[in-house]
Amino acid sequence: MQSVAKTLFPMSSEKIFRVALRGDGLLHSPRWNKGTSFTEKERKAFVLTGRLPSRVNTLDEQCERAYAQLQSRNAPIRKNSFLRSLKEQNWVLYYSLLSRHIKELTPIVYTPTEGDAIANYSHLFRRSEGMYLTFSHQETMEEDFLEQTRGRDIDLIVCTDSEAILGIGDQGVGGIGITTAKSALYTLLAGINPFKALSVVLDVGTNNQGLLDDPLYVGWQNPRIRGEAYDKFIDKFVQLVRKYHPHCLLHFEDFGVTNAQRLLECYRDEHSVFNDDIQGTGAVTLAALMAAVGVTKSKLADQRYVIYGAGSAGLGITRQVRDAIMSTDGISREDANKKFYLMDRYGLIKASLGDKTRPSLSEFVRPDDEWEDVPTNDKGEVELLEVVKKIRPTVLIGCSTHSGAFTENVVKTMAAGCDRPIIFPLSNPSRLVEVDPKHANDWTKGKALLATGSPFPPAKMLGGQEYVIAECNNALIYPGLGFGSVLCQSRRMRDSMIIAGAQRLASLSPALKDPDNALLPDFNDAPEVNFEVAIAVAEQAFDDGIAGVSWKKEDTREKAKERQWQPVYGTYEYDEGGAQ
Ligand SMILES: NC(=O)C1=CN([C@@H]2O[C@H](COP(=O)(O)OP(=O)(O)OC[C@H]3O[C@@H](n4cnc5c(N)ncnc54)[C@H](O)[C@@H]3O)[C@@H](O)[C@H]2O)C=CC1
Ligand SMILES: CC(=O)C(=O)O
Ligand SMILES: [Mg+2]
Repeated sequence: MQSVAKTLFPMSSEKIFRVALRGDGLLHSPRWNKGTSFTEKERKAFVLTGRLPSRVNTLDEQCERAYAQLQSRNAPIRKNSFLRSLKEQNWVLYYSLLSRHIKELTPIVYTPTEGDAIANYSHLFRRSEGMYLTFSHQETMEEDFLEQTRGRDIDLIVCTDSEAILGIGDQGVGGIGITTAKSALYTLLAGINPFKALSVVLDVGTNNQGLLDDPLYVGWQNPRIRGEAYDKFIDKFVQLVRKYHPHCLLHFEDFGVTNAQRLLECYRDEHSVFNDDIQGTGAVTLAALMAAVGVTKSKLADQRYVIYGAGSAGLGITRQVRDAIMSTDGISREDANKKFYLMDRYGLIKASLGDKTRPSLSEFVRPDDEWEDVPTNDKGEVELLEVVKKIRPTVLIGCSTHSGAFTENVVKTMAAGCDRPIIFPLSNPSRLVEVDPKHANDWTKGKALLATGSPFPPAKMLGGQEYVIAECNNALIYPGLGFGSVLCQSRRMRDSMIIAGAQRLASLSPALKDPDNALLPDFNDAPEVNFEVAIAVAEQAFDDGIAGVSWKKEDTREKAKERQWQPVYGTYEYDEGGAQ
């Protein structure tokens, strides 16, 4: 994969840009600023000579300096704020630095550290980034939207209403941080032009009492709006997106469980919309499972699945895997549904729970008579250990935010029932993981096939060799899914495109060559992996007849390379009518 990386990120660009900004205006524009890398000629043309120290640096030198400055900060959250401020100053330098240290710095700008930054958003606040659309100001929504998008050809909008940020719940206006992080990864890992991307927080209030009581909270200090008023507000925003940017991908992130699936269903036939927690997580987990069943030399249809946490991610995974079982193993929907045992805060989801379960789970509700002989807790719920004892799952997936839910007893009981238990504790950030993968590895004597949502260090196998824990995070696939659909202008994100992306990702699993290797590619390879996913997605859109471009399917790879934004400096010429 190394050679592909070089093609993706060449160190210099011959591109010439006509730029209308000069002096401080240019130095304060993160899009155009080069800092000490402006050449002598550019310094004269753009009245920068007295505004910069005389030495001209290369991008390599700038990266070296920025990296050293970053290393002088010990705490991840301080590194996070340093990088945020670098992004506000100079996009090329920021993305170039990240692309040289992907595995080290992604956890700083994304999960887990971004979770802490979001939780402390109002206290760490220095400068706004992205678009804030507030329920109480909805009469100016169109103006506010146009103010930041006029003259911009937007490819991608990432939005959140902040109700279920990572695993840390309702974060009010701080949720803007997940949209900027997800958007940054689109650029870093798939080459989406940051000028063509927009991050939006839909501030509909918050039910987080800490934020409602905090005098420094910078969002709308009002309980969360629900019902018709909420739907109208969201719809007003979606219709603006459709009106002004009909080709762009609208990515929904970290919406609450009662809205996520509903909004996806509501808009997916009208526009290219994508819910990452449902579809991105479903796709990356499907890819990891395909790799795992490759190791155990079995089929997806042969497994018994326990999904612990039946929210957006849990249901997204269940549906994605169910659909794959139906299409690859030729099994009916009804029979495929029976392979899944979903659990939530009320224990196993079974018929007698009635209204406690959401209607969207109805296909997966277990019949009561199946569980008549099984002990329940004092609330009448069937707990995880009992489910594991009865059905002897081969796959256990956690997306519950319930830290430590996969206890030693649960894991050992599961391991007693199958040769290679497949255990994916996917909750983020790291502290919420259902089981530390090191423990799951030890308790199963190295037999477990593991993947987590945030990065974890390798575990030791019985023979003493390292077992690399796959990072089953949607960031390994969503940037490619999005870039693929933007590239071919599909105007819809079809299930077939997502499955094509998941299959491509699964085909890149290191475990295919060596069963003791990680189930998913290393995160250092995330740019190349997402590139491959994007190609698969765009090619599938051609096959489905929904690609909206004039070039041919055979040209997809070449067009993708041309389209990718690269973190390298071009050459600037001053032009009054140029870009700003
Ligand atoms: N690895 C990855 O790529 C991804 C990981 N996630 C993680 O998965 C977790 C859930 O995310 P979403 O599904 O988006 O949230 P969500 O809020 O839609 O779903 C969480 C579900 O877990 C249930 N739950 C809460 N406490 C529980 C308990 N003690 N026992 C069983 N179930 C419980 C909730 O009732 C809810 O149904 C989060 O930690 C999130 O960070 C989410 C998306 C992607
Ligand atoms: C990764 C992600 O989307 C989440 O944890 O919500
Ligand atoms: Mg998410």
